[in-house]
Amino acid sequence: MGPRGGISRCPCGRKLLTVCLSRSIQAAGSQLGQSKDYALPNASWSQDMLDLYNRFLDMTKDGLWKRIPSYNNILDHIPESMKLTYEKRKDTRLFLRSIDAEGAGFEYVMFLNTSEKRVVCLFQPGSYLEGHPGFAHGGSIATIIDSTIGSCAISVAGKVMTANLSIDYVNPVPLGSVVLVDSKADKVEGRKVFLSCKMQSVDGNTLHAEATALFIQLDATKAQKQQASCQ
Ligand SMILES: CCCCCCCCCCCC(=O)SCCNC(=O)CCNC(=O)[C@H](O)C(C)(C)COP(=O)(O)OP(=O)(O)OC[C@H]1O[C@@H](n2cnc3c(N)ncnc32)[C@H](O)[C@@H]1OP(=O)(O)O
Repeated sequence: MGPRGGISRCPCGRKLLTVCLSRSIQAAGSQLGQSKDYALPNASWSQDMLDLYNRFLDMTKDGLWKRIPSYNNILDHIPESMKLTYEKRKDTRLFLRSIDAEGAGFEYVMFLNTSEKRVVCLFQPGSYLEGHPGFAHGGSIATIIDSTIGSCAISVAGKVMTANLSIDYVNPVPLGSVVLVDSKADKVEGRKVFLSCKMQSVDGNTLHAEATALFIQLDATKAQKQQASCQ
C-alpha cells in the first residue's frame, strides 16, 4: 500500500478502500468525479464569503494556491479509474457535508499552498451549528479546525490521523459570519506532523480561536488493523 492509499481486502473478503485524501488534495483544483463539488459559491454565501472566495481564486492563477474540491462522500475524493473496482458506500457522508440545506451547516472552501505547507479555509457557520444563542457551537469550531489542519497534514504527510488537537477559544463566532481558518505545518519529525492554526475574522481584527495539533502518519500495520476493525 503506497502512501496515497488504495484498495485492499478485509479479512471478511469485502473489498475496502484505504481512504487517503492526499490524492484529492494533491489534485486540488481539478474535479475528479462527477459528484457535486460543494466548495463552490451557492445562494447562501454572504458578500463577505464571496469577496474572500474571489480573492483566493485570484491567488490560484499563478498556481501557488489551489482550491480543494469538496464532495459529500469520501470515495468521491479518489480518481474515477479506481472507483470501478469497489462498491461505493452510499450510506456514509463526510461529517462536514452532513447537512443538506444550503447555508444551514458548514459552508466552507479550502485553499492549499503546497510550498508554504499551508491550508486556509473560508468558513461561514450556519444556523444548525448553534451553541450559545446566535453563536457557533465549540464542537463545530473544533470540527472545521480539525478538518483544515487535517487537510494541511495530509498534503504534507499523506495518510494521517489526528492524535492531539488543542484549541483556545478566544472570541465566539457569530452564526452567518465569515471567518478565516489559517493552518500551517510547522514541523515534521518522523511520522509526527506538528501544526498550528488561527481562526480570525475577515478584517483580521478579531481572533476567534487558536489551535495546535499533532497528526501521526499511519504505518501500514496500523492501517491494516483499522481496516479489519471496520467490518
Ligand atoms: C479533501 C477532503 C477533505 C476532507 C477533510 C479531511 C480532513 C480530515 C481530518 C479529520 C481527522 C480526524 O478526525 S482523525 C479522527 C480522530 N483521531 C483518531 O481517531 C485517532 C485515534 N488514534 C489512533 O488511531 C492512534 O493513536 C494514532 C494513529 C494517532 C497513533 O497510533 P500509532 O500509529 O500506533 O502511533 P504510536 O506508535 O502510538 O505513536 C507514534 C509516535 O507519536 C506519539 N504520539 C502518539 N499519540 C500522541 C499524542 N496524543 N500526543 C503526543 N504524542 C503522541 C507517540 O509517543 C510516538 O512517538 P515516538 O515514540 O515515535 O517519539
